[in-house]
Amino acid sequence: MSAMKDLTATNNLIDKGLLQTTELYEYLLETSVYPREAESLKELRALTSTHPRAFMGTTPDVGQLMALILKLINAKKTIEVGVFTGYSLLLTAITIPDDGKITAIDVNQTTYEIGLPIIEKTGVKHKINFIESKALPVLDQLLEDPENKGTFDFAFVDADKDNYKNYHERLLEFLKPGGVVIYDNTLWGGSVVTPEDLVPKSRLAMRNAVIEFNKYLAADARVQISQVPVGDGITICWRL
Ligand SMILES: C[S@@+](CC[C@H](N)C(=O)[O-])C[C@H]1O[C@@H](n2cnc3c(N)ncnc32)[C@H](O)[C@@H]1O
Ligand SMILES: O=c1cc(-c2ccc(O)cc2)oc2c(O)c(O)ccc12
Repeated sequence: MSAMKDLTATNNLIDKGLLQTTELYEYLLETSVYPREAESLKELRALTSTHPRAFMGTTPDVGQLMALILKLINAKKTIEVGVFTGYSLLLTAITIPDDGKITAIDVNQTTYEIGLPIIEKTGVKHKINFIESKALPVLDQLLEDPENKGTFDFAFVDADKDNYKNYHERLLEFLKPGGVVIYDNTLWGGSVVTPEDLVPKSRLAMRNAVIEFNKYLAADARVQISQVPVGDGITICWRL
């Protein structure tokens, strides 16, 4: 992608950054992230940029940290909840080994199909099992199979924030000790510190759910955690 196109992409991302200045976020992206971002991921970002809900796509700085963690733990068997057009899914698929597997769940197959041609062209489709459904019943069904219990290396959750606690309880059963689950949007646009009366009504329920979830994770002795102010805030949990 040309430098000009990268700048356009940056403009689409600046609302999501929690850094103090747009310039600093642009510096970080242009210095450390874009130069190392795979062409297929750039292409998927460009394709997604005209979608009315492009703001929901995982940002490349979050993706870069995810890829680092996937490599550090040698992740092979993973779960993703919340696929949208597939940025985090493609990133996971190109990062894990050729015989790795991703169970990817989203209520909306149409958005997954936007990115699917790029996933296919990149040659990583064989690693993906996409399931169109609400995530909770699928997770419960998968947990009925003893082969799924304690056998996953990694999970990424980027869906309905009011279910994060429910996802966490299930995902801890999927993860091996030493496995990692990452939750996206745990600073929810900074609104976790906005006084309740100033939060738009449409965002209040999710904001309150994120606040509750953050308290719940902080008290969960089953995981070691770090909340990182990258993108919209992520919380990395290492299963003890
Ligand atoms: C923020 S987007 C995911 C972004 C994605 N990780 C990426 O890299 O672009 C959230 C996704 O969660 C999905 N979603 C919302 N509620 C869900 C649920 N209950 N179960 C599964 N998926 C859900 C939406 O359809 C949407 O595609
Ligand atoms: O603005 C959003 C909204 C969501 C969202 C809302 C409701 C759902 O059931 C799922 C997702 O997710 C977002 C997101 O993950 C993001 O990174 C930015 C904005 C939003």
